Amino acid sequence: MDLRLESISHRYDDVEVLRDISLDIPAGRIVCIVGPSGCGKSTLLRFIGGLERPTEGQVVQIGAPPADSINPLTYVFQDFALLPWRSVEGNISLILSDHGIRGRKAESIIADVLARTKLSEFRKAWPRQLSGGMKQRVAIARALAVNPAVLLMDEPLSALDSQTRELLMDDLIALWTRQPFTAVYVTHNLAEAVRLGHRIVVLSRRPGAVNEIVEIDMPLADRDLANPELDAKQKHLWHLMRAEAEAADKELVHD
Ligand SMILES: Nc1ncnc2c1ncn2[C@@H]1O[C@H](COP(=O)(O)OP(=O)(O)OP(=O)(O)O)[C@@H](O)[C@H]1O
Repeated sequence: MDLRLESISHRYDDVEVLRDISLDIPAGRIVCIVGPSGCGKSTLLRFIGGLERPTEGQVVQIGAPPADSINPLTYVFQDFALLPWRSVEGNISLILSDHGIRGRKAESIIADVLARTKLSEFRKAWPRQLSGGMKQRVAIARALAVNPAVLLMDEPLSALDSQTRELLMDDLIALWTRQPFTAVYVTHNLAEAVRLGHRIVVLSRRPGAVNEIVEIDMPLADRDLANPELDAKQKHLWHLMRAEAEAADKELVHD
């Protein structure tokens, strides 16, 4: 299933947040959205997930989600959002049982997503026993369990230290390489965008409008840290963002 954003504009009362955003999100690709603080990235993600509706424009689904998709548009949040009183498998089984999936079928889904996220041996662990990186792996496993058509990831690595972020990025790349998924990935971090994004959408400061769309054709598995091509892409993104970020910074100070 592809998604198409058609001329999305939005205002909250007298604050114009987004202006005329049109964008294609093709199946099997990771689309990153970057832009200065407050430019409307999370708002756009909420529109894509159907949690809110824009003042103008629409999000169109093209094609059907996978037949066995339990929740076609599934979020992964920065703060993991795990239930502390349920074990790793309990966090995943809850979502499945909410959708009427129990017993053997649930067992096999849980075993599959835990293996894909390298969590099989942590199945019985409690969230409090896990590091931040492991918690986010559980949140990703839980999102994969519902076989989403599109993963909606809002700054999923921002709460983690830089080494853990690197490890999680490697894991996301391995996960995607084994079985490509579709994702919209909101981030402040340009290094993450060039490692993970097939398409990087640079928004201007509020009202967020598409400033430029940067495509990166290099296979995810080849994108190592020291790659000069990625470095050049990252510098280009920073060049686009710098003036906007400075202006946004001043706006917030004077708000
Ligand atoms: N429910 C709401 N009601 C009113 N204003 C809102 C609401 N949600 C967001 N805003 C405003 O809309 C603007 C965009 O917010 P949003 O969180 O989408 O930006 P963002 O780019 O994700 O920011 P950040 O990078 O800091 O997370 C901000 O000025 C914010 O204060």
